[in-house]
Amino acid sequence: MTAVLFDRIALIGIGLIGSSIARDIRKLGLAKHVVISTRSAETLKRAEELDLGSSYTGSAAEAVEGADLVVVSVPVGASEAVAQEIASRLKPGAIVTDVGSTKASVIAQMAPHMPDGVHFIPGHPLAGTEKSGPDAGFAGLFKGRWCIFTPLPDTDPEALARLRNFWEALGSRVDEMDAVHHDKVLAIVSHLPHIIAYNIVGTADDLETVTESEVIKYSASGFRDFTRLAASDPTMWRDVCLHNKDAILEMLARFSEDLAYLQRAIRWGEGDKLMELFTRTRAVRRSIIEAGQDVDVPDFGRQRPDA
Ligand SMILES: NC(=O)C1=CN([C@@H]2O[C@H](COP(=O)(O)OP(=O)(O)OC[C@H]3O[C@@H](n4cnc5c(N)ncnc54)[C@H](O)[C@@H]3O)[C@@H](O)[C@H]2O)C=CC1
Ligand SMILES: O=C(O)C(=O)Cc1ccc(O)cc1
Repeated sequence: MTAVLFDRIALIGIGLIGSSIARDIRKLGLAKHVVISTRSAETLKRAEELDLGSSYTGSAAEAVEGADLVVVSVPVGASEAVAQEIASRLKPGAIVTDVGSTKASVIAQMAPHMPDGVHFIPGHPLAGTEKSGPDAGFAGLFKGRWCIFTPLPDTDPEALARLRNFWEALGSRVDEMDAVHHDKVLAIVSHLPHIIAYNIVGTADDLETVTESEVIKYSASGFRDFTRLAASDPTMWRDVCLHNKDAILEMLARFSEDLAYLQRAIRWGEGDKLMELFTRTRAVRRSIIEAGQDVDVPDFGRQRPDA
């Protein structure tokens, strides 16, 4: 068992990510007391049934009282409301972090509300599945996955080291970068793939003759992979799109340009151009596998190592 890292941890939001963190804390004994808070009474009740924490409250403000670490795991669009609610009740010296998929917007929403003496360190674990809610989480989700911190310039190194220890105890590898850079990188590696998936599945659904039955009946693995991403939580992804607007639009513009190139090569029968692209992209996949980054999310999710 790993040592206790924080006496009291408050988890605000207990969906896929919050509940996975809760399961790891419990399994590894990382805290003496874990207080769980979430907006919906139904989700809070479910968290209690799953025995994810030590105590439960519908009030985020009440939850953070006396907490040494506060982890906010809510859709990014709810960040400011949570920051506003907890601000006056935070313990001096407490570390406040989040797990949001976009970072510049979360900082803009939360940082202005953080009192002096509280260490606000934005974070983003690059791990998840298309599922949501407290039942979808599992211990071990973060093992071998990156967690990116986007610390503000005046962040206390000691607080940063404590948070790094926490994520490393969960099995993550921690990296640091600035929030704008994070948002650009994530726009291409995560946000665009989800948007493309929502779009292709939406297009197929609009083709009525196909949707009669054939989309389901003949869905080959390529399309099925897209439907997994396109089944991701609508609220979460609406918020990601609205809160990483500039970087997503920039990447979408590049994507559309490259798609037009591909379209033209197909129209004019330019097989050499297709071969060049398809060969180059195969090498990208090989590099990912060689770097040990080919964690198979769907199977990993289904197997639920702690089930
Ligand atoms: N799902 C994924 O694969 C990943 C998600 N993230 C980020 O983690 C955060 C949480 O995502 P999930 O756990 O997947 O979502 P989820 O939908 O499973 O859980 C969200 C939780 O937030 C609570 N909540 C919603 N609105 C709220 C509000 N206004 N005030 C307080 N609580 C509220 C819900 O009751 C629920 O407990 C999001 O910011 C998302 O961008 C980060 C990495 C991976
Ligand atoms: O399910 C998948 O394939 C994911 O990509 C999960 C995911 C979703 C959002 C994030 O910010 C990080 C990871």
